[in-house]
Amino acid sequence: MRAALIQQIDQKTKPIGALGRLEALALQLGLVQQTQQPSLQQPTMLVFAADHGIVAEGVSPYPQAVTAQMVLNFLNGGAAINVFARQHGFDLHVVDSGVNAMFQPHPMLVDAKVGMGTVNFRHQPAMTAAQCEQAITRGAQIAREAIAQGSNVLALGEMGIGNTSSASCLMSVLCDLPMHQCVGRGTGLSDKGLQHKLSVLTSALQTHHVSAADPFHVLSVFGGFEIAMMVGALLAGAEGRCTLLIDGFIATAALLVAAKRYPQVIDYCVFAHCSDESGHATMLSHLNAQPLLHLGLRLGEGTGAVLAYPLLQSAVAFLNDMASFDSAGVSGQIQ
Ligand SMILES: O=C(O)c1ccc[n+]([C@@H]2O[C@H](COP(=O)([O-])O)[C@@H](O)[C@H]2O)c1
Ligand SMILES: Cc1cc2nc[nH]c2cc1C
Repeated sequence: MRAALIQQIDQKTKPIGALGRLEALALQLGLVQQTQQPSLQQPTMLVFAADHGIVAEGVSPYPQAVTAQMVLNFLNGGAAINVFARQHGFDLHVVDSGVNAMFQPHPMLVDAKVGMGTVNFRHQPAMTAAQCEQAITRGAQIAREAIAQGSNVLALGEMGIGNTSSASCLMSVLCDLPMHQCVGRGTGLSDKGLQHKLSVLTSALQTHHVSAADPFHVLSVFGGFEIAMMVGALLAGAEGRCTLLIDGFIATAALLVAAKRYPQVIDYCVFAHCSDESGHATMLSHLNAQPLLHLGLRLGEGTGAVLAYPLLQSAVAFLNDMASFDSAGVSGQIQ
């Protein structure tokens, strides 16, 4: 299939390689779907939301209540992800993975609550092994439901005040990097706030005995519920031969966990963008990933993933619809 796709791309009416990164993207989409005529069906955005006990240490400039408030904003259609999902024709589902509030049933809301937020991981593991397994399993189930509804493009987003702290700890252990290379300003910490976050996370890292060899244990220690659910969704999405659109720092940290256990998952991932969260660029290079966009985004919610979608549409369109040298009667390369 790889050879056939490369030949197909090289026979399009353009100098060899002239469509640059779009060519690699077309090749990847063909390989994921195992066809020379890939198509993008019912793109789906799953936004996983959860709260984090670590916020009690003052690691975020926003209060925990914002997580639940933003879930309501998603359900009302007013958040950035709602706007971009509508623009690009995504089905949007909001998953309560473990927000510290109760919600009324809503057509867009998936109730997958594992708890009312994780435990503060400065002193204790964020979740139990059973909670971690429950979250991974439920995330996988939610992805399978989207696939059963006809989606072959899954984009994962998240919302959770404090979750850059979880993601930084996962990165430090799984990429074997010192905490100062993994920590960032999140939603906008000051210099002083950043120093405090670094000292809290450094101390948390020293408290727990974790090893990169057991990524699901690392996940249970540093959380959170939305990250664990994304791990399950990524693995089930790859199993279902979906193209996985990876968003920013937290979504990529979920992939770090999944890929440590099942490296093949990376073949299904399109890295939508490089976030402004310091650490994301390093995390991406650890995965050998080349992000499509550099827009200085640091919002999360899956916004970067949805914004990159038109590039996937263009990759599929040129592969399927562009003329070949033969069909168009254009002369190929002479030397
Ligand atoms: O996606 C990113 O790269 C990203 C970078 C910084 C912040 N965020 C979002 O901000 C929240 C976490 O930030 P914080 O400072 O509360 O840890 C969470 O809701 C994320 O969706 C997201
Ligand atoms: C307002 C707000 C919106 C968000 N969306 C994702 N993370 C967020 C964090 C805040 C603070």
